[in-house]
Amino acid sequence: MKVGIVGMPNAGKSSLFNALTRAGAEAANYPFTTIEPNVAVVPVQDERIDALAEMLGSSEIVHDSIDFHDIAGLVRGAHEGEGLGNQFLANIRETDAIVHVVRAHNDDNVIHPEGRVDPLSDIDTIETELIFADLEQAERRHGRVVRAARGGDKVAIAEEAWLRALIEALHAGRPARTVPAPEDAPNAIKELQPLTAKPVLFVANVDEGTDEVPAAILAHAEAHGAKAVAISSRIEAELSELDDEEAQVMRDELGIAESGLQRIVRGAFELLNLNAFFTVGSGVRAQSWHLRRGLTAWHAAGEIHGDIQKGFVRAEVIGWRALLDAGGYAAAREKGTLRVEGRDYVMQDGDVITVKFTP
Ligand SMILES: Nc1ncnc2c1ncn2[C@@H]1O[C@H](COP(=O)(O)OP(=O)(O)OP(=O)(O)O)[C@@H](O)[C@H]1O
Ligand SMILES: [Mg+2]
Repeated sequence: MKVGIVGMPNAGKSSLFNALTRAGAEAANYPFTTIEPNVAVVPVQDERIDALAEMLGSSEIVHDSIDFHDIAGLVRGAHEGEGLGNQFLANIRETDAIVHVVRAHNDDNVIHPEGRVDPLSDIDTIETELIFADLEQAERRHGRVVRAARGGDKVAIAEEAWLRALIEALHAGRPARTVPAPEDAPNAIKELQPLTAKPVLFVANVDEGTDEVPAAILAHAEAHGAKAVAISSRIEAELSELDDEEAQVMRDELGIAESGLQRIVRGAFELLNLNAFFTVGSGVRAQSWHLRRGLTAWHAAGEIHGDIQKGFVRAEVIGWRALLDAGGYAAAREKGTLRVEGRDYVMQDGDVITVKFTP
């Protein structure tokens, strides 16, 4: 899963990113260690997979992860070439969701690009720039598609009509998510990847010692079908430099219940309607995965490996708690809690799956 971080200059994006990067660096067993400088791979902590792996004696644990992409801050007028941010927006077109960092702290030592702390105005600035960025892309694409549409190509005609509606909406200041996808041009959204169609997680960068989202930001998020969490980017960056025990002591002193980073990870999961599932066994790798709610055992197989999905025969499924209670697969099979399911079984959060397939 990929997430792009946006926000005003000095909003606290890089502090957050640095904290995320260190969280990722600590996961030494993560298989993809070639990380670009502006991409942080953050493991999704999950006590359920840890408990199962310990009980079964797995050889290693590979946690599911989220890639966070940091880009330069956006200023008002970025689409007209102000600042640096606009050119970097292309880097986050292929993400699944956007994390929008909003300055909500009142530390006078940190300069605000517009000279005052006003979260809603900042949000508006960024949302406007994202809309302009989409508009530019949509117009460019429209210029290309319109010729094919004139030639009578059915898919192009559908895409052209959609692009026209989209351009009109963006001109009126409405995000791309308000324009329904064209049924007859199934790849149109994938071609364009509009930023304002992506789900948004607002991260209120608050003063130290609080973890409540300011009411105005929360209300804005709720009104737009988005989610919001509060963290102090600076504290998270500082905490990430300590070892676990020291960090816990400092968290207790500050009254912060949970790692802000995990709050963001969980927020992203909820935002994208994701469930976790696990593959785990004795002497082999235990791994956690994610899947959109409502998807099936067949989709889960595809996450694990394309060949496993292709050769799907059946799945053995059990809830993580039932497997833990049984003490192992054999006992669970005897108790009847380990079930055989077909490809259309809808995966539940916390399911443990073993896919039987023909190679
Ligand atoms: N919650 C906070 N309270 C006080 N200071 C903070 C807080 N969060 C971040 N800062 C400080 O704000 C400054 C800017 O933070 P940071 O570099 O993370 O912003 P940025 O969004 O990456 O900016 P840019 O867009 O310019 O890259 C840093 O000095 C950082 O320590
Ligand atoms: Mg930065």
